[in-house]
This record gives sequence, structure tokens and C-alpha cells, in this order.
Amino acid sequence: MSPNTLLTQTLTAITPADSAMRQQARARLDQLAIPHGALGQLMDVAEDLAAITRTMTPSVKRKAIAVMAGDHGIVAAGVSKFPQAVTVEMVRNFLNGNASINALARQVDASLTVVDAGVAGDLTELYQHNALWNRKVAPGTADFSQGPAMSRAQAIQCLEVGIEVANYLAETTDIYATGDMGIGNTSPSSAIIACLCGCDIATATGRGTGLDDEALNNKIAVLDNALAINQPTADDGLDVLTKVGGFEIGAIAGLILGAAALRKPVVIDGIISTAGALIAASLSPACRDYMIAGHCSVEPGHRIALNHLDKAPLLDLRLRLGEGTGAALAMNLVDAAVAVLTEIATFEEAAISQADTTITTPQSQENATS
Ligand SMILES: O=C(O)c1ccc[n+]([C@@H]2O[C@H](COP(=O)([O-])O)[C@@H](O)[C@H]2O)c1
Ligand SMILES: Cc1cc2nc[nH]c2cc1C
Repeated sequence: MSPNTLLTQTLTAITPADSAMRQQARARLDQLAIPHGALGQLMDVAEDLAAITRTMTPSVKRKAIAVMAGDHGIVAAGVSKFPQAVTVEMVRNFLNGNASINALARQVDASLTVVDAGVAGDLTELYQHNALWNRKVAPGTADFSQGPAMSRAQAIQCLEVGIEVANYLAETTDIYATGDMGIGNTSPSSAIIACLCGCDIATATGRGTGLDDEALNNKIAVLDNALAINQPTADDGLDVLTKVGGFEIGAIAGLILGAAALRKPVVIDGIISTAGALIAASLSPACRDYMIAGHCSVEPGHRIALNHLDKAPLLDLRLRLGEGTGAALAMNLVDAAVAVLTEIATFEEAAISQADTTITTPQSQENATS
């Protein structure tokens, strides 16, 4: 990688979240007038937000969801239940405001940006729409069951698309969420997870949009063969993206890297977004600090990827849609985490009696006298 590209500048700008601010937040959370730790995972998110934003009063009001769209040559091998045309059709649906992500983005008052990172169909008539970015790297990846999905230059290009989106939205955004649209994209996601988490492809592969048993077995065989043909370097995120990735997955990874460089939190959606998160973490381990896992999807590889990133998902609702829907829903809980940190009084502030640490039980009395 040459030293002066947007990607290298962004990677250089990423530093870990602030551990002193994390400690300060934890100290306050430990003193809240509740039984110790009783707000559970919301307290972990509150601590993360303080460390990410370097303040005890983080704001996550201005929410931006970016849905990265792309197509996949590997659909020719029969790995999806739906035809490729659905990718374009759903992009149109997003722009008309009638998709699931539109409803859930409205519910949480988030803006929605749709990015054509590599859709196979012609979107010319839609580019006039302000919410759609034309950043088509190519009309779909190559079929990675036959060779690499893309060139190394294209992998860098799609990463930089995501960084550009993060940077463009930065001025009006406190918190990002990732989303995806791309028929066939659970296949590259599972392949990325197998490479970067070191697991068997069969354990990381699921039914996607709804394959039956026979089609699932075919998908596993296709992906197994694709990994044997491509031989991605297991610890090199850029090589993995190049050989078995997707343009929208690279753009998601770029969005995460961009958010981390800007020191802003980013909520990760389903298996496709988490595959992007693995690529981002492989390029910059510190960027993991800026990720909040929105949910755990039904796809088996998603749990594996979240464990590898050491991230606990906020929701487990049997979702398997993508588009950013799980991340949008989780943003409600991120709002709640800020309220926990900034609005709840401590024992001292509320003048509440603290837990008695000198309780004598029959057992402790016995211990004291023996
Ligand atoms: O987010 C997820 O975990 C998820 C799980 C299964 C399917 N999807 C969505 O369904 C499409 C990919 O499924 P498939 O079967 O075509 O690989 C793509 O548009 C994804 O957004 C998404
Ligand atoms: C209809 C449809 C909507 C989607 N949204 C995300 N992936 C999708 C896949 C299909 C098939």
C-alpha cells in the first residue's frame, strides 16, 4: 500500500479508545443508585461510548445508517434462493422509502444513505436521488468459485468508498450504523469468516435468504472449493477481501475504519456487516474499540465472527434480513446506554443507603469464632 492513500491515512489515524475515560465512566457506573451492575450490558455500552467519544456526556443523537449495495458473480453457482435482479429492485425500494430499513431508520430517527459499491444492474435513473451514491467499483464481483472476486486495487477502492462515506457524513453524525444489500452476499461473508476466524466453512455457512438442505450442501461445497482455489492468506484482511470478498463488504469495512479514525461509534448489523468488521479489524486491530455489535443473526457464521471480535450482541431477535435493520433497532439501546450514564443519580447524589457490607450471617459468625 502506498503511504499517501486515503486508506493508509485513515489506518494511521486510528488509535485505541481512551482507557482513562473508560475508567472514569466505570467508576461512575459503579456508584449508580442501583444494585451493583444491575443495568447489565447497557453499562458496558455506556462505558464504551465514554471511551470512544472521550467524554462522560456522549451524544448519539445524530444517527446515520449507510447501506452498501453490491452484487456477486458467485450467484452463478446457485448459492442464493433469489435472483440477482433483487439487489437493484431493493435499492429502488430503499429510495422510495418502503423497505424494512426505511421503517426502522424512521423509528430511530436515523438518516439513510445508500451506496452503489458494485451493483450489477444499471442504476443510472436512480443516481439523481440525493440518498444514493454512485461509487460502483464494477458491476458485480467475479465468481470467486473460479478465481479471485476482485483485484487488489478494487479491494482498496471499495474500502476507500466506505471511508469517504464516513468522512462525508461526519459533520452531521454522532453514530453510524452499517447495512448491506446484495443477493448472494452471505457466501463471501461465510468465506471471510472461515478465513479470518480459522473455522471450517461448513460451520460458518447458513441458508441466507432461505436455501433448503440440498441447496445448502451445494453452497458449502462451492465455498469449500472456492477457498481451495483462492488460498487466501488467513491473517491478511486485504488478501481475503480481494479473493473471497464483495464490494459492499469492503465498503462496510471502510465505513468502520472511517468511523474509528473519526472517534465515533459504529453499530454493526448482521453477518455481512460483521464480515466487513473482521476485514476492518484485520487491517486495524484498534478499530474494534469503536464497534458496537447490534445483534446476532440466524446465520451460524455470525456468532463465530462476533466471538472472534469479542463482541456481545445487543439483540438476538432471529433476524436474518440485513439492510442495517438489526443495527437500527440496536440504536434504541445505545440511546438508553447514554441515558444510563448521564441521567441516573449515584447513591451519594440521591442520598440512598448503600449495601451493607458488614452483614453477619450464621455462617460468617461461625467462621469468625472458629
Ligand atoms: O444480515 C444478515 O445476517 C443476513 C442473513 C441472511 C440474509 N441477509 C440478506 O439477504 C441477502 C443475502 O442472502 P443470500 O442468500 O442471497 O446470500 C443480502 O441482501 C443480505 O442483506 C442478511
Ligand atoms: C426481498 C429481499 C429483501 C432483502 N433485504 C436484504 N436482503 C434481501 C433479500 C431479499 C430477497
